[in-house]
Amino acid sequence: MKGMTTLHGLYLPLITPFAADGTVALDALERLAHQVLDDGATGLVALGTTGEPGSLTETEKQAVVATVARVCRERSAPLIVGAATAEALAELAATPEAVAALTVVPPFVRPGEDGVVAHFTRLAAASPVPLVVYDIPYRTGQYLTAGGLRRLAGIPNVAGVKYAGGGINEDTVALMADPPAGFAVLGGDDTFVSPLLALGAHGGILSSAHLATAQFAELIRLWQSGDAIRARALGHRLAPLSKALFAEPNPTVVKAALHAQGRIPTPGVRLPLLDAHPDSTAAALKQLAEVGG
Ligand SMILES: O=C(O)C1=N[C@H](C(=O)O)C[C@H](O)C1
Repeated sequence: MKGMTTLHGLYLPLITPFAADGTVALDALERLAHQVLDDGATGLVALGTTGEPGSLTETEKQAVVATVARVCRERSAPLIVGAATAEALAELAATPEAVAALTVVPPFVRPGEDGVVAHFTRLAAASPVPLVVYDIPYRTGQYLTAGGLRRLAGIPNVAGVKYAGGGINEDTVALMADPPAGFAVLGGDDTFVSPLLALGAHGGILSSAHLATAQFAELIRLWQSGDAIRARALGHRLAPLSKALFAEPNPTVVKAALHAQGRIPTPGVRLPLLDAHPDSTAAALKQLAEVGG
């Protein structure tokens, strides 16, 4: 079991680019990984929601993790890997670059907070890497209160939360008023990341930051250095970009924008996602131009 480090900064949950023949474009993935690190990302996430893991074969997932791990090794950058089962977590023992796993709250069953705590207790006890709880109730159907998140923070080998609660509410404020020691709160709702950072979050896992990477990295740096005036202004400029990039299911518009920039070979996503409408892509590129990305 690896030691716990407090995660912080900007983590890029990488898309999985596809070539014209529909295969995974590993060369483009590698280039993209280097670019976002060049532009100020702290670390990378392989197989987040943004990477469309549910539409990849086991062999493709292994190739994606190996590619992103190689970049992390070359760049001495931390890697987080999406892994939701005991089997997927056990496989991370073979990936020394992985500092943590992004482990989603069990979706669909709605087990209640006691069930979620028991689930994470069992997974964390056997995992070779610390877990980041992926809290995203609008996808899982399971809401977590501040009290529930505190119980999860108290489990050995749980390192933090990717907080995507769908906004800022009284539970967010209660959690951030007294954040559990050694428990990283990473924003995962792109449009709300600036207010979450203002409340004291340690960073973000942000698909939007494929575009305007340097500006998102700067946003985190400004909030953490206490420069609220500049941070607030930058946050207000970046939120419309995130909104435009999430106008259709993530990562369809992100991929279309990256393709328009010539950074990936196709804008393609796999079913059940559908490629972004050209109007959504145009709107996102317009917002990107406004933030100078
Ligand atoms: O892949 C991720 O991790 C992210 N997923 C969220 C989602 O698709 O809902 C968005 C976030 O930017 C990163």
